[in-house]
Amino acid sequence: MGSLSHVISPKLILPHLNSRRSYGLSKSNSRTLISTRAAKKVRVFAEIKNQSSSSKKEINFSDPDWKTKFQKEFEERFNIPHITDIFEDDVSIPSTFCLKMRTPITEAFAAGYPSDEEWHGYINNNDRVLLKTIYYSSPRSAGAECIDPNCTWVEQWVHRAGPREKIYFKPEEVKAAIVTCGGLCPGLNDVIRHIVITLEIYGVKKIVGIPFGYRGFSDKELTEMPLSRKVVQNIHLSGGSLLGVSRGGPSISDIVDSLEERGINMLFVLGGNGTHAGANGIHNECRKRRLKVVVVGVPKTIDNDILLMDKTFGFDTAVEEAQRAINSAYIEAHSAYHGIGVVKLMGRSSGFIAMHASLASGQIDICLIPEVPFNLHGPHGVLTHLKYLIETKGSAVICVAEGAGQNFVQKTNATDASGNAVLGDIGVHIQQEIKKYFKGIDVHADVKYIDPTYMIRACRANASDGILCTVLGQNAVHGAFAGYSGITVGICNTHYVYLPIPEVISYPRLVDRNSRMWHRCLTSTGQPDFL
Ligand SMILES: Nc1ncnc2c1ncn2[C@@H]1O[C@H](COP(=O)(O)OP(=O)(O)O)[C@@H](O)[C@H]1O
Ligand SMILES: O=P(O)(O)OC[C@H]1O[C@](O)(COP(=O)(O)O)[C@@H](O)[C@@H]1O
Ligand SMILES: [Mg+2]
Repeated sequence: MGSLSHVISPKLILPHLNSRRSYGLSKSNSRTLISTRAAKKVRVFAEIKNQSSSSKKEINFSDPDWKTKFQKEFEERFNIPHITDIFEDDVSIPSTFCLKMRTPITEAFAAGYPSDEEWHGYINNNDRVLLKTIYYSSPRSAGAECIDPNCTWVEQWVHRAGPREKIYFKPEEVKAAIVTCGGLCPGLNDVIRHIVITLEIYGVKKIVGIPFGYRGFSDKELTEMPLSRKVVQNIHLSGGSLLGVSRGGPSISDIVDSLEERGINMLFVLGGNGTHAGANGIHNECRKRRLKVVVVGVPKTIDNDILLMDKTFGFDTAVEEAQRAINSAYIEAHSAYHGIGVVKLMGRSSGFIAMHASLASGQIDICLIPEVPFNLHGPHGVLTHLKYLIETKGSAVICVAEGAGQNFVQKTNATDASGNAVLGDIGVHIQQEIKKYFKGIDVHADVKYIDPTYMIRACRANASDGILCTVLGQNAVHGAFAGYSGITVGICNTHYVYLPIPEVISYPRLVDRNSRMWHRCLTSTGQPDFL
């Protein structure tokens, strides 16, 4: 389980709202941190932008009510949109999903589930999960995330995920669609499978898959795929996505036109930050057009860079698989005379995979991630340390995240179809620099480079990811039936929650270079600071 403690956390910051590196998606959702300098003043202000308005609000910590006001603001920000916000008169019906049965309860309990039973297993709409669980007694405590200079305890509650007693869709009137966008990630099929199975348990008959991401909404040659338990029964046994994935695609308006044409009123969107920005746009457009459509996301990022969540599905599997590549690099390096292995792992903005895989394998001598700058050349550079390792150990293995050291590789300004910057290949660059360096000092070096990216992404999910996918998929369906839209499902402090999409995608979650987890990684590799 990923811990929140190694997520970047300057001393005084609105919890989790670190505006270090924006995805550049939605400026209105950026948050501003409180500077340490300002924190020393008696009167400290924090800027908070309300996601629904761009007006800034200030916290005046000398105001005795600041905490209550902060919590109120927080509650508003983390409020999850509901169809009754638009359709005020929409009435709910008793849920057709019942924890005591494995079939829809329409026939057995025509009038709904008997409410005189003490136990029913439903989630109350007012149930909440605590987002932050540590009380930091000082801003100097390791990993402290403080709101005010005294690091006052402020409870921050988010909505608990799960089945509700009342639902806002009659299953026979639902046409549900699932779409998977962005790059591949282990577990996509597991999530699809469980969305379909849960929809059927609610009694939904019309379930379709949109082929090849958002593109499937506009490309007339691509037809929607009917889905049922029978179709999805064994799809989790292989990696990839049954539906296919893509980057780029139609505009939000075209997607919503297509939803209208197809009569889709429940959309499940599996993807990363880009996909979620799209999902939020679709949700807003549906509201604007007054369509009774719910849009629910399930975060898919192998890089594990979505805010607020313990981890995202596929990450565990990726770390496990990455170790195979590391182990191969280690064996090659160890068996060669002056062998040096270089393994490049995924991580555009965040080095979680590289850090965790290095730590787990125990075979890495140098781990390089985007969050931590380094020099290649010079007395404190990576190459000088490599020379030392060759002299003392005879071999060495480097693990580098794809987004690390981008200052060393040529910038192209190129973007992929989704608008993501195309990164320079730091793995190849390091390999070439190592060869040049050792040739220059006339020392033999046998360099082997491994890039296992697509081998890792194509894997099927391991057991723990498989279970995570199951729970996320189920909860996505519960959220949709409960009438929530513009939300995503995540795991926070081991509990499943619904979060408003803008709160999780305003910038990528990063490794905190001051965290104990990064320190553990450094103590495992034994590497110095390369600066
Ligand atoms: N800001 C955005 N608004 C709307 N749609 C977006 C946005 N960014 C990306 N998308 C769409 O989301 C899909 C997936 O985005 P991409 O960045 O490739 O993957 P990921 O969702 O994994 O980040 C693409 O079809 C892309 O066009
Ligand atoms: O070659 P592709 O398909 O564009 O994917 C490469 C990218 O896919 C990823 O593995 C995951 O990216 P997404 O989260 O955007 O799907 C990145 O780490 C990597 O940069
Ligand atoms: Mg992305």
